Amino acid sequence: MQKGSINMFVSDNLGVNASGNLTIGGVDTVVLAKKYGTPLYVMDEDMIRRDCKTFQKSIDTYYDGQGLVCYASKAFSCKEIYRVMQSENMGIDVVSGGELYTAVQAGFDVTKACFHGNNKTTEELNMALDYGVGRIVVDNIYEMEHLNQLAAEKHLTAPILLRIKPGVDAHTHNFIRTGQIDSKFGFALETGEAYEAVKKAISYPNLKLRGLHCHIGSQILDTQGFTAAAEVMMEFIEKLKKELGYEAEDLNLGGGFGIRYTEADDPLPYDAYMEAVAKVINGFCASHDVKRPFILIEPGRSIAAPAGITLYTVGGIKEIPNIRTYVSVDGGMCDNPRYILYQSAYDALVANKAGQPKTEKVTIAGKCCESGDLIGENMEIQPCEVGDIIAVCATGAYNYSMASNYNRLQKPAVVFVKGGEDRLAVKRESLDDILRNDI
Ligand SMILES: Cc1ncc(COP(=O)(O)O)c(C=O)c1O
Ligand SMILES: N[C@@H](CCCC[NH3+])C(=O)O
Repeated sequence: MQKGSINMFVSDNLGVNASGNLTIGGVDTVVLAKKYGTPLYVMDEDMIRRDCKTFQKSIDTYYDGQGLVCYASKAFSCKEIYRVMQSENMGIDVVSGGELYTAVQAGFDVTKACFHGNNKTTEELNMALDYGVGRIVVDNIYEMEHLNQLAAEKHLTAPILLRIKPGVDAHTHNFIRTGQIDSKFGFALETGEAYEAVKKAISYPNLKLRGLHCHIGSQILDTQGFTAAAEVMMEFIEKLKKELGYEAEDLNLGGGFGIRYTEADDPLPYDAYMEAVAKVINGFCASHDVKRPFILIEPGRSIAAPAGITLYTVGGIKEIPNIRTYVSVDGGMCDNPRYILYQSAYDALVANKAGQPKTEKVTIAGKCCESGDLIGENMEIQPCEVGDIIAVCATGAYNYSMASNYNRLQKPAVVFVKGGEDRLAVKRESLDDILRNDI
């Protein structure tokens, strides 16, 4: 890494301009901080669109276009992102009535949506049926029965996938692994539960089993888990065909593609994950009596995270001799809970000194009344002073979408940049927004 140069950035949409300020998608972040205030989320729409196209191209290349890329909108959800997804001909993954409603209100065609969740409420299942969601991903036997009943009441046939736990242990943080038998999501293969679930699903008159789904976890930096899951799922599809005469039309392989948060992460190009999995699927279909299913994938983090940054203003600096220096910013765990949840590492810099070398190591602290409210420890950064703007990189996923109002802090605004222009996508919450539901 050449410190103080463009090479220091974890995402290739970041740069330094003639004023020495950090840019995102060519837009000066210091100007954005002044214009919109801080904390501020900034999303690079050009990069989001580029990465959607990268995944779509892989589907075209390896599956002759017989597949659908569904953006996992839990990573970052607001009306504007669904509009972008609609215009890129993407599908989406939603996990709640809230995400579904937002997508519908944004004009998204939810026949291209997969609706997930291990405990969807009756209201949510009814919404999915009423809006015509294309694939409801059934998680458990109670939900299957319940959905069949709700669909019958509406004289509908609900299109479903079954969520399968393929028994694959992904190499990632314990809280974001989902493919192993000890997971709250889905039907286990090893125990025969998944097989019984398929038998049941095809017997219900008001359910149409379109196929199967699996998702092994998130922020996975190698192909091994993905290829193992693909193999296991294809074997299961073959078994179902042989033994039950049921042939799955869809195979949804989920998301989980890892990204670079810091220099320590070495992710593969997205196409490399896709190529490795396609080799397994295509190889299997060529050597077995199974037709290749329609392939769906659900990238969330890989589309949203690298495209986003968060801008903060430094309000105080506390040097504790021989211990550490705290740099306090005007946000924290309320807008980025990932450090307190997973001790996630981020790259940060002083946006108004982006061209200068990083010579300091600091702890960036949030403003919440919580000692663990940190953005990170031992973070390399330029020397900074009160009033400086700090940028934390690769925060486009699971930051805004996991933000809270703890301490009655207001959620920050979200700005999109595109073609060198900026626009507001989500307004900053006001103090009255905080009171909105108080009686
Ligand atoms: C079912 C499902 N699909 C897709 C995703 C998106 O994962 P990621 O953001 O890691 O791509 C998740 C989250 O882990 C998920 O639970
Ligand atoms: N929220 C997690 C990822 C969970 C993925 C959803 N199943 C994160 O911030 O990394």
